Amino acid sequence: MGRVVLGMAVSVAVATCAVAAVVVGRRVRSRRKWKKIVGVFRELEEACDTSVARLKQVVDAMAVEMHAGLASEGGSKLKMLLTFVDNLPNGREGGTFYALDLGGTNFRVLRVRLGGRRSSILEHDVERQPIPQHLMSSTSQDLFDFIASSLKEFIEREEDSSDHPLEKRRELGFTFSFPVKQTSMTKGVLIKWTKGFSIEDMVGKDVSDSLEEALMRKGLNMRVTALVNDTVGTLALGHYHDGDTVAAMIIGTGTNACYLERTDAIIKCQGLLTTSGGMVVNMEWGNFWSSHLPRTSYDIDLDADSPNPNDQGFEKMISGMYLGDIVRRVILKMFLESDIFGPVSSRLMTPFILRTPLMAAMHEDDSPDLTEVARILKDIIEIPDVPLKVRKLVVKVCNVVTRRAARLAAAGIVGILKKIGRDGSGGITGGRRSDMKMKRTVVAIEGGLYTSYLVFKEYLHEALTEILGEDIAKHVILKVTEDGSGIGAALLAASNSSNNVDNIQLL
Ligand SMILES: Nc1ncnc2c1ncn2[C@@H]1O[C@H](COP(=O)(O)OP(=O)(O)O)[C@@H](O)[C@H]1O
Ligand SMILES: O=P(O)(O)OC[C@H]1O[C@@H](O)[C@H](O)[C@@H](O)[C@@H]1O
Repeated sequence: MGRVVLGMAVSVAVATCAVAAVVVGRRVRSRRKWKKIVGVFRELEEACDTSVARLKQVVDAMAVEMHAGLASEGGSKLKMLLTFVDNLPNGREGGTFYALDLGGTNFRVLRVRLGGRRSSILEHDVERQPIPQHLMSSTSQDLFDFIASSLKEFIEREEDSSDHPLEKRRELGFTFSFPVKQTSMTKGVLIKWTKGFSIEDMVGKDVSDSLEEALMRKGLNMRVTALVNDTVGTLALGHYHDGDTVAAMIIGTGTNACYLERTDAIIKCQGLLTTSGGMVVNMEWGNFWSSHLPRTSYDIDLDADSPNPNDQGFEKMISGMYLGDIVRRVILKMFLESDIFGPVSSRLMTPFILRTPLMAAMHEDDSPDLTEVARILKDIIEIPDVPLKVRKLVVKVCNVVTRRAARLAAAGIVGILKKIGRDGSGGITGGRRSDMKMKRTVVAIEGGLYTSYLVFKEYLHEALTEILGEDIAKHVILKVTEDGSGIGAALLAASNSSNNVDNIQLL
């Protein structure tokens, strides 16, 4: 009997040791996997460093590249495009104008009624709709027929409500949020597509002609009296309401900026004369590049997978089309490195499946158990049951990617201010602290990333103050203009159409 009991005791002991070994082994493996995931995060954090010192290098690089882009064609990755907008709306514009606003995600049709007195936009109706994805890679005719049809329907609804006497010849402002080499205020050819567009037959074609041909096909007798980039429309509206507005930045699906430049600084266009002595320059800053930019392996891979590789390097680090995908790539690496969650889902391998608004929702999840993070990981990238401590790490990844983006955008803005001597220093040539009284400086801002992602906005403002210092930063005001790019285009159509003689001086 004793032997049996002993045998059982030994068996139990052996089994217990075996179980313990398995448990300990699992714990060791789990701890090792956790360490790997944390290692991926730490590496990301380090690679995304945006210290004030580094941001100031980016500021200087932006200002230098602006100079280079103005000095000669192709002198910089910054195209520094002429807009032929040399007089901004002065508030005396009157009448009803239409505008079309083609962005990277959304398309807007607007009707704006102007009262002819300063800052009196009597009314504006806007219809906004997402651009059908398939059109982004279809033909130019398909795209412009879609735009013309939308405008025709919008106008026909207006006729039904017929409280607006129909203009005999309707004039149109066209906001086109892509790089265009303009030959006048109303004409310009597409240089290249950016963001998610890739309609090959459109490159090199005149954008206004393409639109007017589509309008004719729809029986609409309308003329484009202003072809503008969305940053220029935003600047026009910003300046219409606040004369201290010197620049505009868009941070939506893509990103870009424009500003008021002196014609004598636009060296590549010798002899450029304007009534105001200045002209708005569309920087196309999404294409900015500098070795000081904190680029990671995720940025390199994203660029390789994008429709426009080796292009728009700055945009791909800071704008709405891309932030969510950077985070997805980091999560993917964590899973591959640790296989802690079993087989990787095919969705986690799919570019752009994690849209930035969803990434923002994870980042801003303030529930104690991060239930929104769990839901998005499960529903969007098909990874169920992610442990809470990993969900917390995912939120930290969102934070690092968003903080880098916002701080780089702030550095870009200060780069513009430095170029025009509004950053409190002596400008690019002076290089010494100027004792001049810092002028009130307004930058108009638009775009879903800034207006809908509070954390991004807060990080951007924080970085502006860190770079400029409190004393200077308090003179720099960022103002959001709702539907600015579209209304601004209508304003510019009005100012160009009425040929106002007494336009406001630019500088
Ligand atoms: N809540 C949000 N959080 C973060 N990003 C957002 C949010 N809403 C929109 N966005 C970003 O803004 C972009 C849309 O910007 P918007 O300026 O409205 O349109 P468009 O780029 O077509 O001009 C989206 O592509 C998305 O990346
Ligand atoms: O308004 P969106 O779609 O975010 O566009 C912002 C910028 O996106 C860039 O990709 C374009 O080259 C710019 O011209 C544009 O201004």
